[in-house]
Amino acid sequence: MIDLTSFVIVLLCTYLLNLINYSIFLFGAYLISKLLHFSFVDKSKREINRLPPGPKQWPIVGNLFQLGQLPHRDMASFCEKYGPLVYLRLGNVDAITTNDPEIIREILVQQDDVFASRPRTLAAIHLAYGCGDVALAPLGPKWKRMRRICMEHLLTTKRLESFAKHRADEAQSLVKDIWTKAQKGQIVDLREVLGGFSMNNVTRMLLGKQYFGAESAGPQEAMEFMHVTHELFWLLGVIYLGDYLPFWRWIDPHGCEKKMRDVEKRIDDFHRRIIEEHRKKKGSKNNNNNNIDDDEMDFVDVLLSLPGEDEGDGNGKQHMDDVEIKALIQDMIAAATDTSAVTNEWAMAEVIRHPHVLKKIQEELDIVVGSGRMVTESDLINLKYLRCVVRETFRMHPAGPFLIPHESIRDTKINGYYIPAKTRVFINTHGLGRNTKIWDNIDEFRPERHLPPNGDEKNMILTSSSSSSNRVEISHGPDFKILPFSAGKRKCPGAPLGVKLVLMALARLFHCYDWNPPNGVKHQDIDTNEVYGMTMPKAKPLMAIAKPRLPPHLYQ
Ligand code: HEM
Repeated sequence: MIDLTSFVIVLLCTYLLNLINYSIFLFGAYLISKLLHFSFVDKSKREINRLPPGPKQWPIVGNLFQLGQLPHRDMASFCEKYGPLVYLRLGNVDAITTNDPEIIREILVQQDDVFASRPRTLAAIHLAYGCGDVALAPLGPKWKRMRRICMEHLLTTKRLESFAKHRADEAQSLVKDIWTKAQKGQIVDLREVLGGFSMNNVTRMLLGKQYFGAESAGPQEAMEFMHVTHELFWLLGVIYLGDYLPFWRWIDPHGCEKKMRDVEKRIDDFHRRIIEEHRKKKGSKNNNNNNIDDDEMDFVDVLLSLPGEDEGDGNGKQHMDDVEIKALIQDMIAAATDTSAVTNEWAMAEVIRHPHVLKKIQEELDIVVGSGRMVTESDLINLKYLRCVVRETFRMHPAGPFLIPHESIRDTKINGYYIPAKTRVFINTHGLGRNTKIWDNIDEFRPERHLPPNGDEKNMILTSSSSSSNRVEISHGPDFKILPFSAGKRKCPGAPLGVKLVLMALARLFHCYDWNPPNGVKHQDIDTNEVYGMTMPKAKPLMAIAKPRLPPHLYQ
């Protein structure tokens, strides 16, 4: 007989068992629904937000420590392994990289309005007046206005023409300087002379003075300028971990941010003095009722004379303010000098390594220019083989290995992959020039590969005039196989001047001199290792011996 207690216990147990079964059932159902959700709903969501492939990431640092001293080479090998578009997580920053012409076109042209911004890095904040310049400013009305000032007032064909005489003087000083060294049997440090040539051209145009050579501004000022610009270039090029790992800024073991603040102050003092000098000059000319002649105006004079603009807030300024002027000067110095000097050094290194290329360049120069005068700017368009040499130099040694990194302003898609807003974009121009899918024998320096498709090399050199059908363009073509000056909204506004500075220095040096490595060094032993930075110079300065090949009176 079942007593009441046992009955209650059985009842309770049955109830509990039912409850447990029910819970198990519920839990099971929950799991199944989760699983279904994961495999269908999340899968389709993940499909929609599928990032491009890329290497495995570590917690917190992501892929940061998979990048070494030459990040452009590491990123190119990721593209080799994972495909033309690679996703990287750099600390807390989303990033993509590519070395593929079609994807580059998609980013720079088709989706230009999404990708034409810049990341606000600490270097840009400290060294470009809080991103108040052109080159490092995020996309927006401020960038637009500063870029317009560059294009409409500083880098116009007319304004650049007004500096033609300065450029000719600098080209002659370059030749003369090397002549003096050659007479003494000295080895020429090409980094030094080419750096001086670019810097003098730029500072004469910007500031109205030069810092290298006999007629330079006082030695104290020249020395200070040189030091501070070297530090500026170095800091702009460095990959600072604080930009990717916020906690790094607390440690900052190399004192990078402190250096940035120090250089920021020294550069600002320098620019302040330059502006004061220009205001004084303007004041004294006005007092004597002498306006500065338009042809005599350097960029600072031009900027000081521009009217301010109403930015829609009703507080129209009478003039550009000093911070804007300083930011523009800063940009021009950083963007114009190193790029052309580094390109010239690479071109000289490759040509001296390949004596048969030097011979062909000189054959062309002897036909187009002859040996009775110096090269002038009007000859440059006709030096087709030399232009191929410059293109080949840009293929192998682009001045900006990642352009200047871009940033996306909103979520988008490329090739079906999801690219979140604020993704940093590393367009690998070094990898593009060595992409085996578009170039053969990538390590061979062969300018002939850039001849126009129907161009026969011999004929091309012999016909000195350059019709548009056989002209050799130095910027990118429709195929995007090289990209020296970029494309789209952010493309280099100084390209015409950059091309002049590069071609003029090279044409003069190859026309005036035969070049050989220092005694005991074989041509092919000239090293071609690079170091990474905002620009990508040769690791070691190029040293060479120059032997004059024109009548002596031309060098004076
Ligand atoms: C051989 C010489 C030069 C080369 C190879 C070169 C190359 C470049 C490259 C690759 C960029 C980045 C484009 C991008 O991020 O998409 C750039 C930007 C820029 N360059 Fe040049 N450049 C040269 C000379 C010059 C000169 C002579 C000037 C001015 C006097 C100049 C002014 C600028 C400026 C202001 C920018 C920033 C544009 C912007 O962000 O809107 N560059 N250049």
